[in-house]
Parts: sequence; structure tokens; C-alpha cells
Amino acid sequence: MTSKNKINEDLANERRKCNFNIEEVTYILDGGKEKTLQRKKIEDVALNGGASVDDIPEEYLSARERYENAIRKSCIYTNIVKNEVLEITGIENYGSPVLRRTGDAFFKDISPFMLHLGMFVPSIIGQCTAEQQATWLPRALDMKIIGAYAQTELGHGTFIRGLETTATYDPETEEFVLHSPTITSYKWWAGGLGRTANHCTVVAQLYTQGKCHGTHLFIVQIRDLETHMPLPGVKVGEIGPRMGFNTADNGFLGFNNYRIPRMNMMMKNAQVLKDGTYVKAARHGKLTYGTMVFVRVTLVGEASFNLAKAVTIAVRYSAVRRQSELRPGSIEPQILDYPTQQHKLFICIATAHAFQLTASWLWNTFTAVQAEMKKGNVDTLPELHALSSCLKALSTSDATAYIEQCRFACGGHGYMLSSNLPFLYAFVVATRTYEGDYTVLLLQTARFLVKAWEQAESGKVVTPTVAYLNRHFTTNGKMIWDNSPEGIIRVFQSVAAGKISLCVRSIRNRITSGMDHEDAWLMTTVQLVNAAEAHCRSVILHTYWNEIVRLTKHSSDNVKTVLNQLVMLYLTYWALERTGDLLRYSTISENDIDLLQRQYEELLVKIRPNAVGLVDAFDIRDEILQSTLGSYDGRVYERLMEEVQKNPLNKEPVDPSFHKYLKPLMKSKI
Ligand SMILES: CCCCCCCCCC/C=C\CCCC(=O)SCCNC(=O)CCNC(=O)[C@H](O)C(C)(C)COP(=O)(O)OP(=O)(O)OC[C@H]1O[C@@H](n2cnc3c(N)ncnc32)[C@H](O)[C@@H]1OP(=O)(O)O
Ligand SMILES: Cc1cc2nc3c(=O)[nH]c(=O)nc-3n(C[C@H](O)[C@H](O)[C@H](O)COP(=O)(O)OP(=O)(O)OC[C@H]3O[C@@H](n4cnc5c(N)ncnc54)[C@H](O)[C@@H]3O)c2cc1C
Repeated sequence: MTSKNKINEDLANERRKCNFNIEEVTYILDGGKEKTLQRKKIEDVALNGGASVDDIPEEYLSARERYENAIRKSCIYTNIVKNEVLEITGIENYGSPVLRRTGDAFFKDISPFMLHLGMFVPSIIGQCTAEQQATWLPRALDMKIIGAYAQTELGHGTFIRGLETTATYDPETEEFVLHSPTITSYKWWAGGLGRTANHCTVVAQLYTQGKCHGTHLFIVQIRDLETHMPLPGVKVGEIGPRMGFNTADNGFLGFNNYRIPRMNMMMKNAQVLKDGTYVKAARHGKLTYGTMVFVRVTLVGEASFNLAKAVTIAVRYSAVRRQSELRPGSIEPQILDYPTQQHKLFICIATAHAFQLTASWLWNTFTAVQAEMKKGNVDTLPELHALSSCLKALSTSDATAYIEQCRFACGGHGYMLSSNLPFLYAFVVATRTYEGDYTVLLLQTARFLVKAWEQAESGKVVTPTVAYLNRHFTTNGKMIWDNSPEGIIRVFQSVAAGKISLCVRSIRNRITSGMDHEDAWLMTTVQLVNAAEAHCRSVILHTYWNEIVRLTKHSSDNVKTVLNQLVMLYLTYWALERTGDLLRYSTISENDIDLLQRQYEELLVKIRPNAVGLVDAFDIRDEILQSTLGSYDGRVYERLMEEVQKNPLNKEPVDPSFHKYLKPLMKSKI
């Protein structure tokens, strides 16, 4: 073995200690052996050309060079996908998470094509009629047209009904006239819009026959396909440097009485006829928000995957890194041996599992609701909206916090861009805001919870994810504390029920004392966010536990044991995090809390020998991890030194600025 492919001895030892079958766990996380094999096949085809490697790491490039480099790599990757990967996987895999994640090997930051596949294509699939899809979808999938999703404006993001861009129907020419009447009506933020896209989905207020019918979606060509020049009446550009997403050319867009054909309105859920008659969406008023629901569902998996990357980096690094002395003169321990380090990291492994299994479950719920809606039944949509809203909010918020924790766990080296942890953080922290801000989405879930509470109060049976509310009305007093997984979950459900109940009481009391409903709701929103968070926690705990029980039924004993330890760690961790709530809503005692703490610390000890095996089971290739600290071979120090050689500042022994500025300064007199 050369030193280049030699595995770090500490990491090799960790792998020898691992007592479970790593592949078995990978299969569970991927959703089955076939899925793992297909993922590996895709990665082999897409990555074995080594096209991802930049001669100069992208962080050293100027804004222009970075963008051009991102486009170059996006085209390379798209060609590989079109010509090689889809040959073996089929076109239905075009937008699959596996391909999205494999693409991470090409970009430390973001592909400017991300929103084309992530939202433009889904908006065509979800919002267009079959006839419209036949016109647009093949061209979009073949990258003959490249799109963005332009909804947010300078003045409004959260409040979609407040958007100001107008689309006024002109029956004379059978066209819509798009217009940006104010500075705040300019579209702002859309990924890929600034420099890359030649088309976009535009969300605008629809006017026809003198009446406004609210926001609708339109497909709009914004640039010439030959010259890429913005079309007359279109003003478009890039919004400027951001915390992350700097290769995603997030853009602005304004229209000056810009005309598009009538059939460019996405007409699956509402139509404007040739004479200007508006035909209302028959089934549900919010179906035009469907693309957002789809992306919120996919973001739970994204949160899991990015957290899995971060914790893979941090655990491998913590096995390689030695620091301090436990006793005078003793060998420096691996930092992974410190219980405090285990406390930082093992919860991240467990959370990545919890979110991955919850994401799959949510995806199945989403497809079931879609199937019902195809049959004309929209009854399950409110529950899906409530679920996808809170799960998106919590998974992105927790993943953000834990990725930062992984960075802290890597000390100073975690602050290096080459560790990839700062990029991961900058990417994931944005997911807490985009596709619906954290607070705003939890308040959406709260609306659903208050209604469900009122239904349960009146004796009606409520939908499955809030079924615990029915129990709330049949049991008296605090929930009996019980340290089994099912017992902890029941207590968390009682916490949620108790908090929702307090919200309802607050709202009612405020109304009784003279407030109108809106003000009473507004004054209760701090509690409502808290109640929605508690509900969502109970959903995640419940789903994670149920899925582990179901998926490990036929697993080997050691896999069963280690996955059980992780899920128990997760349940215990959250019980300890929420002791205040548990004391308020259950019979838990001081003694029970002491026991929980001991149980938690024992779990850290049990999981410790399998920690590296557990992150290996995420099976994330080095090309995708892109980290000096987290590679499979653990050559941390060598890689950090190799990276230094790529630093353009080190190309010449003396920087020109020395002669230009430093030397004159040194020579000048005070
Ligand atoms: C290739 C693979 C791809 C994988 C890619 C993954 C990664 C993708 C990376 C993408 C990168 C960047 C993407 C960023 C994109 C964006 O950010 S696009 C912009 C997104 N914007 C938002 O999310 C805005 C958030 N705001 C809203 O959703 C709404 O305005 C809000 C719900 C807050 C309020 O809407 P209103 O119209 O004002 O509604 P209300 O009056 O509050 O509610 C009325 C009732 O309607 C119900 N409702 C609301 N929304 C929905 C919905 N979507 N579905 C079903 N029902 C909905 C609401 O609960 C109310 O019901 P009630 O009256 O209580 O019964
Ligand atoms: C990296 C990135 C990429 C993006 N990509 C796209 C894209 O491709 N296409 C697109 O259309 N948009 C995109 N966006 C925009 C994004 O969807 C919005 O920024 C997001 O929905 C939040 O809206 P806002 O910016 O208007 O925040 P605001 O609504 O102004 O929120 C500001 C604060 O006010 C609070 N707040 C707002 N309303 C309420 C309320 N009713 N109750 C309580 N609190 C409230 C929020 O909680 C938040 O703390 C992107 C954003 C980012 C950061």
C-alpha cells in the first residue's frame, strides 16, 4: 500500500471493532437492497470519470469564474446523466434524490440547474394539463429549455396572496400581459433565474374580465434561445453575494407589459377560456401551492442526507484526532472517546436515521394523497399540508443545529472550507427559510391542530397523526410515566395534546375578554408554535420507533441491537431535553429523570465501538463528501497539507502586494 491509499490506523481499528453488518444497515436506510444496488450503479456510472475534480477549488475563484465553472460542471453532469445514467435507470429517475445527491460530487456549493429539476419541472408535472405537459415536459427534461421557479418578490415571500406581479388577460389577442407595477413586485431570489434560465414558472395575480382571481402559475420565456438575451419587456439579473448558494445565480425579474400566450397559464387546477371566462379550481383552493408541498416533502430527506454527510465527517475525524491527556503521561485519547464528544455526535447519527425513515414514510403519505386527489378526493390534503409543513420546519431546523454541532466537534479544522462543513451549514441553514419559513410553517400546522382539537373535543374521531387527541379526552390527569419506547412516545403525545389544549384555552379566554378571533390567535402564536413543535416531535419519535421495529424484523441480532440503541438514544435524549414538559404533563419523578440520564450515558458507551461503522453505513462516497477531514481513509493531516498546495496565494514565495504596499509602509517614517 502506498501512503496515498493507506487507511489511518485508528480508523482501521475502529472498523475492526464494529460488531454489526454495515451493508444491512445501508439497505435499511436506502429502503432495501435493490435500492442500494441501484444507487451504487448510478454512482459508479456518474462518478467514475472523475469529472468532479476542480484543478483549483471553487472557493478560490472569483464570482464570475465560479459561476462559469458551475455551469461547466452542470453541463458535464447533465450529459453523463442523459447519456449514461438514464440509459440504465430509466427516465423516471431524472429527478430522483439519488441523482440529486450524486451531483453533490460535482459541486461544493450548488448547481445552477438545481431549481430546474427541483421546482420548474415539478411545477409542469403538478400544475399543467396533460396537453400542456406534452408541450413543455419533454423539452424541459431534455434541457432544451431551462427553467426557474419565480414566486417570491422583493416585498413578499411568506404571504403569497400579497404578491403584486399581475397577469391580465387580453381576449383580443388571447394573451396574458405580465406586469411588475412596483419595485416590491420584482421577483427576487429564484435559483437559476439570474443568468441561467431561459424560462421560468411565474406566480402572478390573475386578472380577467376586470376581476382578480388570486395567484396562478404561468410558464414564461424570458430569454432568447439562440442569443440568451433577455426578451424585450423582461428585466432580469443576479441578486448578489449570499451566505451560501453562491453558484445558484439567484435572480431578480421584472416585466413591462410583457405578453405570453393564453395557454402558458398552467391550467390543471383553474382555466381561463378564450373569451376570458375564469373556470374555478373545483376541488381545493390551495392546489396551486402543490409544488411547494412536493418540495417540502423532499426537503426532509435532504435534511437527513446533509446531516449524514456532516456526521460522517465529524465521527471519522474524531476517531483520527487525538488530543489532551486523561492521566499524566498517558497516550492522548481519540477525541471520540470523550463522552461529551459522543453526546455531540451520536444524536446526529440517530437524527439522520430518524429523518431518513420519516422522509420515506412522508413520501409514501404524499403519494397516497396524490392518488386520492387523482380520484377527486381532497379530504387528506389538510393533514398532508400540516405534516409536510411541520416536518419540513423541524427537520431543517434540527439539521442546521446539528451540522453546526458537527463543525464545533471538529475544532479549528472544522472551520476550514476544505472540511466541507461550512458549505453544508450554509446550504442547510437556507432550507429553514426557503420553501416556507420555520415559524410560518409551524403556524400552518397549528391551525390544523386547533381544528383537530375542537373535533376531538366534540367526540369526533380525528385523523391518524392526531389520534392521540381522542385519548386526551378519555384519560384524566397527567399521563403515567413509563420508560419504555411506547411509554415515552405516549408521554410526548400528551405533551403535545396538553400544549394544544392550553392554546385553545388561551384563545377562548382572550375572546371571552373581548378580543376578536384574529387578535386572540395572534397573541397566542408563541404558544401555538411551541405546540406545533411538540406535535411534530411526537410524530418523528413515533415514526422513527415504528419504522425501526418494522424494518428490523428480519435483521441479524447485532443490527437489531445497534439500531435499537440508536432509537433509544434518540428517545432518551429528547426526554432529557424536555424534562420541563414531562414534569408538567406526566407523572415523571426526579428519580425517573436520574434513571433517564444514566440510561443515556450507558447508551453512549454502548454505541461508541460501532460509531465509525454507523457512519460508514451511510455509504457516502468520498467524492460526494468532499472533505479533508471525513474521507474513508482518514488521511486528515495529509489532505489538509495537500489542499494548501492548491492555494493560489502560495504559488509565489513573495506576494506582489509586498512591493506595492507593505514595503512602502515599512519604509515610511511616523
Ligand atoms: C432533483 C431532485 C430535487 C430535490 C430537490 C430538493 C432540494 C430543492 C432545493 C431547492 C432550493 C431552493 C428552493 C427554494 C424555493 C422557494 O423557496 S419557492 C417559494 C416558497 N415560498 C413559500 O413556501 C411561501 C410560504 N407561504 C405559504 O406557503 C403560504 O402563503 C401560507 C401557507 C403561509 C399562507 O397562505 P394563504 O394563502 O395566506 O393561506 P391561509 O389563509 O394562511 O390559509 C388558508 C387555508 O389554506 C390552507 N393551506 C395553505 N397552504 C396550503 C397548502 N400548500 N396545501 C393545502 N392547504 C393549504 C391553510 O392551512 C388554511 O386552511 P384552513 O383555513 O385553516 O383550513
Ligand atoms: C437560498 C434561498 C433560495 C430561494 N429560492 C427561491 C426560489 O427559487 N424561488 C422563490 O420563489 N423563492 C425563493 N426563495 C425565497 C424564499 O422562499 C423566501 O425567502 C421564504 O419563503 C421566506 O419569505 P420572506 O423572505 O418573505 O420572509 P418574511 O416572510 O419576510 O419573514 C421574515 C420574518 O418574519 C416572520 N413572519 C413572516 N410572516 C409571519 C407571520 N404570518 N406570522 C409570524 N411570523 C411571520 C418570519 O417568521 C421571519 O422570521 C429563496 C430563499 C433563499 C434564502
